[in-house]
Amino acid sequence: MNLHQFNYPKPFELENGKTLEKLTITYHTAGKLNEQKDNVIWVCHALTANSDVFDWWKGLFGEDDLFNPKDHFIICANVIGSHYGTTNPLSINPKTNTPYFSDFPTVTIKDMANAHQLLAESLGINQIKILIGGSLGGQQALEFTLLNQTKIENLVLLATNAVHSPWGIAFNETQRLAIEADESFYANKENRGQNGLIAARTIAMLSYRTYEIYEEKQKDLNNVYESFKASSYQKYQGQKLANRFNAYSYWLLTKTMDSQNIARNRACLEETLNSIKAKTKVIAISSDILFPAKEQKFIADHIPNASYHEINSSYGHDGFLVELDALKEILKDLA
Ligand SMILES: CC(=O)SCCNC(=O)CCNC(=O)[C@H](O)C(C)(C)COP(=O)(O)OP(=O)(O)OC[C@H]1O[C@@H](n2cnc3c(N)ncnc32)[C@H](O)[C@@H]1OP(=O)(O)O
Ligand SMILES: N[C@@H](CCO)C(=O)O
Repeated sequence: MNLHQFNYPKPFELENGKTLEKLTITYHTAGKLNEQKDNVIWVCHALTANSDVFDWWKGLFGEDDLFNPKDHFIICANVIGSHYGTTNPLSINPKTNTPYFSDFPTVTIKDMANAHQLLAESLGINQIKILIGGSLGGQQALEFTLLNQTKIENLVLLATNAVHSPWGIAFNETQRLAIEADESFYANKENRGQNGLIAARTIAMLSYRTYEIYEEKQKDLNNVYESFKASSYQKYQGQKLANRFNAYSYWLLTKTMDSQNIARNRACLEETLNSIKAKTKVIAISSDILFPAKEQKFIADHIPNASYHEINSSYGHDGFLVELDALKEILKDLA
């Protein structure tokens, strides 16, 4: 994919009334916009991914995959607040000439969608053939659709919700407490809060996976009484995230997820979903404990032109990233 940056020339106003003096959006594209401008696939990424969708969703997106650059103009933009190039807590605050760190303003899913709408306009895109996203990406895709500024033909929502649940908020708060318990986080310096971030990711893993998948992959032999596989796995996954992400972005983005409620300043949830015109596929992972299937069923029940699909998988929430055969089967008619 090709890497690009878009610099918005004006201050960017956030939902809470604050502004970002400068907004840079990092994004990847593959393929070309056709003459009719009707071949756009726009991907909204999840919590810690980047905009290179060929890297983290291969098998679904790639040169020879179902969604490929021969047939489509594929775009994925990094979200505000993320570690991967869009304006974020490590960016320089023009008012102080130092990085924002903990002073970065609260960002909502709607802010992310508004920013990506500006990018779409700058690229001359006013129609999207497929808008797709899972988890935090699905939350953005819903908000992007509800902005009603770009025509969305097909909307694909995976393992997501219309309003974040008390259970989901509790998981995220617990992770933020882990970060805050690392005193270095308050130093407001690069690479601080890393131990807290490691702990936060290990907590998150418990919400992304299931008892069954740990049984299948991390069970020890009978003669083991220490150095457990599951312990080593938790430490490995925590460190793996800390090697590629920062605690300030992670803390912020979990707050963004928590604030998701499409009914905020709109009618009720049901009416808001009912206003969506796009042909919609809502996909659930049967074993998802973080965004349970009933949340996706609710969305599908209230979007008029929606179908509901449940993937039978023991993988848990992250199944939306790995159950590729099942996803291809559900999505093949869109390609
Ligand atoms: C710059 C970037 O990389 S950004 C993009 C990357 N990240 C994203 O896009 C976010 C979305 N992706 C994800 O969350 C994940 O990658 C997923 C859900 C798709 C897959 O998760 P994974 O961690 O790859 O899979 P899984 O849970 O099976 O773990 C496998 C890893 O754990 C290691 N592992 C497995 N068991 C153990 C154990 N007992 N002890 C130590 N390590 C272990 C494996 O060696 C493997 O290591 P590797 O990732 O270095 O190859
Ligand atoms: N595991 C994925 C999805 C979380 O919803 C991520 O880290 O982005």
